[in-house]
Order: sequence, then structure tokens, then C-alpha cells
Amino acid sequence: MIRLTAIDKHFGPQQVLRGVDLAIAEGQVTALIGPSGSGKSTLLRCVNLLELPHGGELQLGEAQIRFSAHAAPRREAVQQVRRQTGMVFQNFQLFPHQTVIANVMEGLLTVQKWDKARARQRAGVLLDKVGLAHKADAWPSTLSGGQQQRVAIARALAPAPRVLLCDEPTSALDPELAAEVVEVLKQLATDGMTMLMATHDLRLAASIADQVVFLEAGQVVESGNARELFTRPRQPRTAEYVATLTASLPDAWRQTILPA
Ligand SMILES: Nc1ncnc2c1ncn2[C@@H]1O[C@H](COP(=O)(O)OP(=O)(O)OP(=O)(O)O)[C@@H](O)[C@H]1O
Repeated sequence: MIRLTAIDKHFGPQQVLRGVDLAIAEGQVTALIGPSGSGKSTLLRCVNLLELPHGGELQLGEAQIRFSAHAAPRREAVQQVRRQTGMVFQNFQLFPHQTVIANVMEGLLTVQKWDKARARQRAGVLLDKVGLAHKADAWPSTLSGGQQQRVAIARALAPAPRVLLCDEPTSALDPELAAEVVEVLKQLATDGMTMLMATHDLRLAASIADQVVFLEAGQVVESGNARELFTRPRQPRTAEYVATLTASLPDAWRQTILPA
């Protein structure tokens, strides 16, 4: 469904992704973990082509693009990829001067050119899905962070993407607000949504991901299912990273990530 092969990306002299290979099957959730600056966001942005890789290949559904440092990919291929992806950001990025439902309708009206009645109907269905139908006419600033992120998820889902990319979807939220976002993401996973999410939250990764990928310095160090990767990492760097993140957690939380 999504296959990245030997993806390279640099910003000026700094190489940020180095030969990244990644495969995600339809309906599966992959969590990208790794230290700050390891390239997680950049990798997500190379999937929806907000950033263009300088080398390697991306296959997403029927779209296939081979990247080169010397030639830009075909516009139609880039658009084909973008149409199939939705993205949720750490800081929600709602349009502050539009109501909640207008936020969800925006892409349907401006990009998909749907008429207002049809867009409103679909936006209503999606707000219901994230438990916020009653907030349709509210302004984003009156919502909690968790509610704003749920609106952002509804907005990302509006054009029915095949893949949802989530860039640290819970890290700007207090634990109880993060939990309501996690519930929505879990429901989407149960419904069969293909997702790729960057996160520092091992609990989120452990609770939702079919596959966890540990990225460091732009390279995939190790990947596997959450339980294996967290409890029996093959690479010493993975073990160190997991130990660092879990050391500061309360015991009860640690047990959900590292079951005895
Ligand atoms: N647009 C850009 N221009 C220049 N450098 C960039 C740009 N975007 C990212 N970088 C650099 O690329 C490296 C990887 O950044 P990236 O945001 O992908 O890491 P990350 O793993 O998502 O980090 P974090 O967990 O802190 O969000 C960093 O050194 C960052 O400074």
C-alpha cells in the first residue's frame, strides 16, 4: 500500500534521511519513534510530498514516483499522492476564523469543488465520528486542545484519504486530553484506516501500532511489533532509547508499554 525505498533527503549540506526503507500494508498502523531531530516529521512530509525526497522511490496505492536530485517528479504524480493522504499536525493548525464545521468543509469546497450542501453533510458525519457534532458551529478557540485535534482529524479525513499521517498528534496535549484523541485514533485503526504516525509517546505506539519503526539520524535502526521492539530490542540503540523514555514514567504506565 505504501512503500518507501531508499529515501534520501537533505536540507542544504545536512542529510536528514538516509536510505529509508519502509512498507505499510493497507489497514495497518505504523508508529515512527526516535529522538528529536531524527527525521520523523521529514519522513512523514516525504510521504505526502510536502517535502520532495532527493533520491529513492515512493509507491502509494497506484502512484509510483522515483526521485532524483536533478529532476522534479511529474506534477500529476505528486497530486495523485497528495490526494490520497491526509495529515494531522502536533499543533492542530485549524483555521481560527472559521467555525468547526467550516474547517472540516474547507478542503471539500476549495480543493474537491463540492457544493456546500454536500460538503456540510459529509463534515457533519465526520464530526459525529470524532464525537463533536454538537460543536459544529463553535469557534476553534472555544474548544479544548483535545477537541481541536479531533476537529483536525475530521478535517484530514474529509476527502477520504487512503492514508492518514499524524505528526505527534498528542504531544501538545495534557494526558486526559491526549487520551480522547488516542480513542479516536484507535477507532480509526479498528475501522481499517492506514496510518503512519510520528510520536514520542511509547504508550500511544504500544496501544495502536501494528508496526513500530525506530529512526535515528535519518536511518531506520530497527522495526518490529511494539511488544518485541520495546521488550526485546535487537539493537543496543533501540534499547537505550526505550529505556530513556520509559525511565521517567510511572510504574503503571511502564507496565502497559513493557508488560512483564
Ligand atoms: N525545512 C527545513 N529546513 C532545514 N532543516 C530542516 C527542515 N526541516 C527539518 N530540518 C532539520 O532536519 C532534521 C530532522 O528534523 P525533523 O523535524 O524531521 O525531526 P523529528 O525527528 O521529527 O524531530 P522532533 O521529534 O523534534 O519533531 C533536524 O535537524 C531539523 O533541524
